[in-house]
Amino acid sequence: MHVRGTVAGDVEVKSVSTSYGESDLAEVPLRLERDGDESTRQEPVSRDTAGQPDIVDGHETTTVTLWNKWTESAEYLEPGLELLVTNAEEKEYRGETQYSTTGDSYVVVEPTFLVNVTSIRNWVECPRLYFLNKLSGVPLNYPVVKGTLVHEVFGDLLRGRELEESIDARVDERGLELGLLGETAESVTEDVRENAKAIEGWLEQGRLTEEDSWRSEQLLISETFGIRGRADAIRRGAPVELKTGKNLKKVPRFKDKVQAACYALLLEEHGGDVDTGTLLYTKNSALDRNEETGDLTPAKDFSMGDGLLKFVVRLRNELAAMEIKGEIPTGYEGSAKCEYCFEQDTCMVVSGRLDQESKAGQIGQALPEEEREYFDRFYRAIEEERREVHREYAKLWEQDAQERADDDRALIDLEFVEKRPLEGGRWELRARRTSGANSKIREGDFVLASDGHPVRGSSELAIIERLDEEVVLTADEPVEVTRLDVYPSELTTDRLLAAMHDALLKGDERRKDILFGRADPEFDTVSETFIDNNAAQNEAVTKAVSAQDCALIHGPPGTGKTYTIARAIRAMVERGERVLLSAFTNRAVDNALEALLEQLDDVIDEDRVVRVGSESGVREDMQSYRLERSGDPEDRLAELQNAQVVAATTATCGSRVMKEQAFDAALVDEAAQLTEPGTCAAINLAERFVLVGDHEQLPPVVRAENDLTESLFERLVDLHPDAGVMLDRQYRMNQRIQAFASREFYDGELRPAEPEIAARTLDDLEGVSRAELPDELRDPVAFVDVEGDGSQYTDGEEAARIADLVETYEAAGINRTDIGVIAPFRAQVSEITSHVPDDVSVDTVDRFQGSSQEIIIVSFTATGSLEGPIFEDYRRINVALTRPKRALVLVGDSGALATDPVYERMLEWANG
Ligand SMILES: Nc1ncnc2c1ncn2[C@@H]1O[C@H](COP(=O)(O)OP(=O)(O)OP(=O)(O)O)[C@@H](O)[C@H]1O
Repeated sequence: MHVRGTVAGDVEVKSVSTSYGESDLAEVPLRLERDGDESTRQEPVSRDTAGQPDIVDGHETTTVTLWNKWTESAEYLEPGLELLVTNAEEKEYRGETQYSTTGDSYVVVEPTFLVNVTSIRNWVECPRLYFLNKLSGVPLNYPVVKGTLVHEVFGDLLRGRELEESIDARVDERGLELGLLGETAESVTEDVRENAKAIEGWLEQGRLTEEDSWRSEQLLISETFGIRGRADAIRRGAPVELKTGKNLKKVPRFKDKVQAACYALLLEEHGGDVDTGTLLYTKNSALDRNEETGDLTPAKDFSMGDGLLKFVVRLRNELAAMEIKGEIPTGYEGSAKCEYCFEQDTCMVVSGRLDQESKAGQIGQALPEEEREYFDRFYRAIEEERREVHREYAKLWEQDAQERADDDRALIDLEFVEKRPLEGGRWELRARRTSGANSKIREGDFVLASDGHPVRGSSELAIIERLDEEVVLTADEPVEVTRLDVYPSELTTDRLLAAMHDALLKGDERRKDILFGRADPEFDTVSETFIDNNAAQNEAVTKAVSAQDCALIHGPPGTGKTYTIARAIRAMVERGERVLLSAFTNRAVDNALEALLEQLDDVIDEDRVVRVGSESGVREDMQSYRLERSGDPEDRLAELQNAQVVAATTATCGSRVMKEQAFDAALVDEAAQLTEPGTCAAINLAERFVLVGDHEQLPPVVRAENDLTESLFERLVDLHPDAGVMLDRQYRMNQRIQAFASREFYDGELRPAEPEIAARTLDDLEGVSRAELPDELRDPVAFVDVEGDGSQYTDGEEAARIADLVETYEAAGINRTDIGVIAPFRAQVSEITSHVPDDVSVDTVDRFQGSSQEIIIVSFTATGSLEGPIFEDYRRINVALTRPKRALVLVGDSGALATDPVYERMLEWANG
C-alpha cells in the first residue's frame, strides 16, 4: 500500500529499543491526500509490488513512522512538503489507523519534483558542485564535445550503424563546435575512434553469446521516485552507462554506480527487474598496457543491491527538499574533500562574490549588496519557473489523455500508419490524425511519442518532421505512435540562470552600473541624419549609433520599430562594427532580418550576414543565411567569424556556440516580451545594447508570477528616461482606429505618420466598396452587440455572428485572407474556427502580436458580467485593437463590457 500526503506538523526523530536492538524512527504527521475519481485513476507500478497498489486517501491526518535509514530523509521534512511512502504497513493504534515503512518501502520527498539523473550524480560528488553546474551551465570545451560524440557513436552502433560511417557522420555534424575549439576533423575522428573501440569490442562479445537484447538511449520518467533521465543504453533490461574517462579499478566509481542505480529505479518502475548495472569506461581501451597498471577492461559490472537503490532515493530526497525550500547547498551536506576537487577555485570565487557559506571557503570581494539581493531574487524567480516546468511533467500522468488534449498539450487518438528504418539506424514513424484539433505542437518540436501513455506506455523522444493530416516523426527507436505530448523542457530555465550568472559574476562593471542605476548612460555626438521623414525614428537611430552604453526605443504598434532597427544596424555596419540582432521569437528575428537585408543591400556582402538557428525555426526565405553546423570545422568557423551581422533568438544567444561570440552592439527587438535574464542572454555578448519594444503590449511569457514578469526594457525605460525615445508616428491604422489606443496607452501621443494612413479605409482595397456594407460596418470602428450564450470560455453566439460578418465582408468584395479574428481563449478560437472558412486567420492575442490585417474582428467572449479573465491584462486589449489597418469590429455583450471602466471607454469610442 502506498501512503501519500502533506507533512502536517513537526517530525519527531528518536531511537527506540526493539527486539533487533537499537533502531531509529521518525514519526511524521501526514495529512493524507485525496485523489480524484477512483475509477479513472491509474497507479504507477512499483518495485516489489504485485498488481496494483492501493493508495490511501481521504483528508484525515495520521502518523507515518519512517524506520532506520529513512529517518535521514525525515530530517529534511517540514510542514507543507509532500511525502510518499511505498509499500507501507497499516496498523491500528489507539483507534487510529497509522502507517509505517516496511523493508520494501521507499520514502520519497516531493515526488512531483523531477530530479534529473545527472543532478543526482553531481550531488553525490558534492552538492555544491551540483549548484555550480546549475548556475553556470556547461561551457564549450573539448572533453564535453568529445563525450557527446562518443555517446552518439555508441547509440549508432547499438542501432546497427557501421563504426566508421557513424564516426564520420557524427564528427561532421559537430563541425561548427569543433571549429570554435580549434580542432580538426582528423584528430577528433582519431580520438573518437579510440574510445569507440572499447564499445565495439564489448558489443562483439555480447553478440557472440546471442543473449544480448539492446536498445539505445531511452528517456525514462518515474512518477513514484520523482526522477527522470536518459539512460545511455539498456542491455537485457539493465542500464549501461558510458564514460569517456578511464578507470583502472575493478569496480565502477561510486558516483557512476549511483547514476546507473537511478536508471535501475526508473526501469523497475516500468516493469523491469534489474539486478546489475554496467559502466563502460571507453578510455581504458585506448591505454597502453605497458604503461598502465590495473584493470584495463572497459566494462565493469556491479550488482544492484537494494541498499544502493534506497541510498539513491535518499540522495534525491535531500536534493529535492533543499530545492523546494529554496536553500543553496554549502558543500557540508556531503563528505567530498575540497582539496581534491577540480572546481575548488570556481567554488571559492562564486562563494566569495555572492558571500555564500561554502565548505571550500571564499575568495575575492563580495558583490555590492544590491547585486547580491538581485541575485537572490532572480535565482528564486527562475527556480520557481523551474518548478512550473516540473508541474508540466507531473501533468503527463496526472491528466488523462482528453484533459491533455483539451489543454492543448497533446495530440491524441492518432492512427498508427508505419515505422520505417532510416539510414544511420534511426526510425521514421507515421501516424494519421483523426481530428483537426488545434495544438501547441509544431513542426520541429521535440515531443514524447507514445503508444498511448507518455510515461507508462512505450514512449520515445521524437522530432516532428511534418504535421498536417499526417504526422511524420523521427526517433531513435520505433514506437507504434498513437499520441504525442508536449515535452516540457528545462533548457530555457537553465539558460536564464546562466545568463543571470554571467551578467552578475562575469559582467563588466560599467554595464552593471548602468543596469543598477549607479551611472547614467552616455552618448557620443553624432550629427548625421539617418531618416529624413520621421524625427523620432531619426532620433532613435542617432541614439542607437551614438550610445556608449545603451539606448531604449519605445515603439508603439506600427511605428516602424523594425525599420528603425534595420536602419540603425546599417549605420553600425557602415562604421565597421560587428552587430548582434536578436529577439524573443524566431518570427521576430526573421522579420527584422528581412528588413535589415533590404538596408544592407549595397553595404556588405550577403555572406557576412548569418542567421543562427535550427532548420525548423528559421523561415523558409531566410534559410540561405542560416549557419550550417555540420561540415569542415575550419570552414564553419570561418563562416561565423566572418559574419558582421549575426541574427539569433535570445534563447540561442545562450547556447554554447553563441556564448563564444563577441559583438560591438546587440539590438534586441520585442524586448518588452523578455525577462531580465532573457535579455541578458543577448546583451551579455556585446559592448553596448539597444532594446526595442513596447511595454504597453504583451509582457514576458512566464509561468510563475514573480520578478520575471517585468522586462528589463520596462525597468530601464523608467530608470534611464534620457536613454529612451518613443516612436510616435504610426504607419498602420486609420485615424479612427488608433484614437482609443493612443489616448488610453500612449498619453495621446501616437498619431498617423501621413495623411494617407489616417484616411485609410476599405475603399482603398481593389474591388471593394464600403457602400455595399451595411451601415454599421461602414465606419472604420464598429461594435456589434451580442448577448452571448453564457458559457465561460466559449461563446457560440459570438462565433456565429462573426461567421455572418465574414460573409458580409466577402459579399462586399473583401478577400477572406484580409480578415483576422482575435479571441481571448483558445477554446473560443476553436469555436470560431469551426464557424468560419479556413483562410480566415483566427487566433489568440499572443499569436497576433507583431502582425497586422486589413480587418480585425475581436470576440470578447464575455456575457452578463466581466467575471473571469477576458483580456485580463489591458496590454492584451491594446494589442488586439491595434492590429487592423482599415476596419475593426468589436463583438461582445455591451452590458458586461460596460462594467469595467476601460472597456466602457472603449464602447464609447466604438459607438461614437
Ligand atoms: N520612416 C518611414 N518612412 C516610410 N515608411 C515607413 C517608415 N518607417 C516605417 N515605415 C513603414 O511602416 C510600416 C511598419 O513598419 P514596421 O514593420 O517597421 O513597424 P513595427 O513598429 O515593427 O510594427 P509592429 O508594431 O507590428 O512591430 C512598414 O511598411 C514600413 O515600411
